[in-house]
Amino acid sequence: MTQPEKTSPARIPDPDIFLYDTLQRQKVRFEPTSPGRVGFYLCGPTVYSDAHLGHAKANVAFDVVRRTFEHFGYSVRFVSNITDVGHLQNDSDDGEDKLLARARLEQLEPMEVADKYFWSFSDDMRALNVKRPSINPRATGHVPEQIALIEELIARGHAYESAGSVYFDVRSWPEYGKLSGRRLDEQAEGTREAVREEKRDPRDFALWKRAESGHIMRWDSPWGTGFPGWHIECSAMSLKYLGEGFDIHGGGLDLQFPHHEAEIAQAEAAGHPFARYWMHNNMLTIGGEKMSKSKGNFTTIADILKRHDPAVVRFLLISSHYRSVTEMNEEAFAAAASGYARLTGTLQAIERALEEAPAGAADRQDEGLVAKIRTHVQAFEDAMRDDFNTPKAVAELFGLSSLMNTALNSGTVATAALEEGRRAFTELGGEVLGLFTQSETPNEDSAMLVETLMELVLQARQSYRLNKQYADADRLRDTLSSAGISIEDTKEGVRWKR
Ligand SMILES: Nc1ncnc2c1ncn2[C@@H]1O[C@H](COP(=O)(O)OP(=O)(O)OP(=O)(O)O)[C@@H](O)[C@H]1O
Ligand SMILES: [Zn+2]
Repeated sequence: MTQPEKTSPARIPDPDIFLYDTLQRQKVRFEPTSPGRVGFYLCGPTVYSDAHLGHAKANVAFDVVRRTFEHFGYSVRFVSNITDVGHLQNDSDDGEDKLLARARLEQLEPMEVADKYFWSFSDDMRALNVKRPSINPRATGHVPEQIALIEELIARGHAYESAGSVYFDVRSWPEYGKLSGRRLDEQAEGTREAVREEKRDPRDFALWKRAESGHIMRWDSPWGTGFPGWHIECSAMSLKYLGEGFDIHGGGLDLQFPHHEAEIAQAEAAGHPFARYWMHNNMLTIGGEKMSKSKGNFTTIADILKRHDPAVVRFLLISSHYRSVTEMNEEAFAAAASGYARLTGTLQAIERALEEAPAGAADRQDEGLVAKIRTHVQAFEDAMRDDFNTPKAVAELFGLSSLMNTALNSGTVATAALEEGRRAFTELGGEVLGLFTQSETPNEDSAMLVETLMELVLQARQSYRLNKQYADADRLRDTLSSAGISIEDTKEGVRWKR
């Protein structure tokens, strides 16, 4: 077992980060296992269909957590798994493997299904500006580690074999239930009778399942041919890559029971201290109900991105707190689009003012404005160190936006103040919240496309003018101007700028 990498942190990590720990049921001060480093594990997707907006909420939420730690000087090892085996329909110990069912439907190899949806998930995350995990381990790539952990559990008397499957013995581990607070009588899963007969207690959960004939994904094990249960992969892979007693485990509230409860029991009953803090994101809902693949009430990220700027989607997701429900509807998108446009509008105005700064602006000082900007920066950072309070942090960005707009509207602003304002936007809104990048830095392809289109538009304007269609030429110019593009007739020809 290894510890997070030994590179030096960029700056002395900020000691005062508070997070809500589900295990302690309160906000607590974060104390890293190893100074300056954070080991973070996030339960990732089961790759059997396209990711939906609920997945986007979870992944963006923890991406912001990661970015916040990095902003405060921590070096983060972020591990997020890919479930490509063992997740059975209904999340219980029977039913078909979700991936196998999909493979049959699409007439693909199970690994083709896993790869197809893994890559589409990666594309979605990239579009939403979610940083890549440091490690993205797959369950099928870690079967020996899972078998080894199951053997440890059997050796310690916390698991037993039954008809070629292995179950965790819940009665042998009184701490089972400590995370979710579920009482024993609430823990029984709705398992089919045939599976119940194999178990000593209906609450016992599968660590290893025997493969029936025709089950394609199968591995040899000390208990015969089979495949791992869904929960064991996360215990095995988080311990492997983050070490015992690693810092933070994250995931959706819906995973608290049984998945996370099982993860803790599997690790700790085998003698390995597990995550020290637990963070859970609340659900993205639609009409008040959790958006979910199995319920079929989902909108895929890819579909949403056909209609909305990815930065607006991200902005919408972080405008509510990660522990609050986010209700998704068209009004919410419209509000996010206009809020986001307000922020980018200010950032663009700052950029323009810096480009067009009149002589003398660089020598001017405006300590009053710089101090006010710093007050917003401080308040933003305080909000983020207080359990990653993104709505409050976003409110500080709006405050900053009003402050800068007022300054810009009332005359020339000192270059130093503009730079301070720009830095606040790009470091806080950009690096911490992950905004601005898509719309502010168009990629090479889109820059070339704009060039080509502008050339065409200017040629059209030129031919209007040659044909004395001045009203049409002016209309073109006005339309461009309302899109933020100005054109200028110079001796060398027509010039345009944004
Ligand atoms: N609506 C949602 N809001 C927030 N997080 C979600 C939502 N749906 C899924 N997640 C989170 O995404 C991660 C992966 O979830 P999973 O692949 O089980 O998706 P799902 O849609 O719930 O699938 P299924 O319906 O098949 O259980 C989990 O951490 C889960 O909590
Ligand atoms: Zn997990």
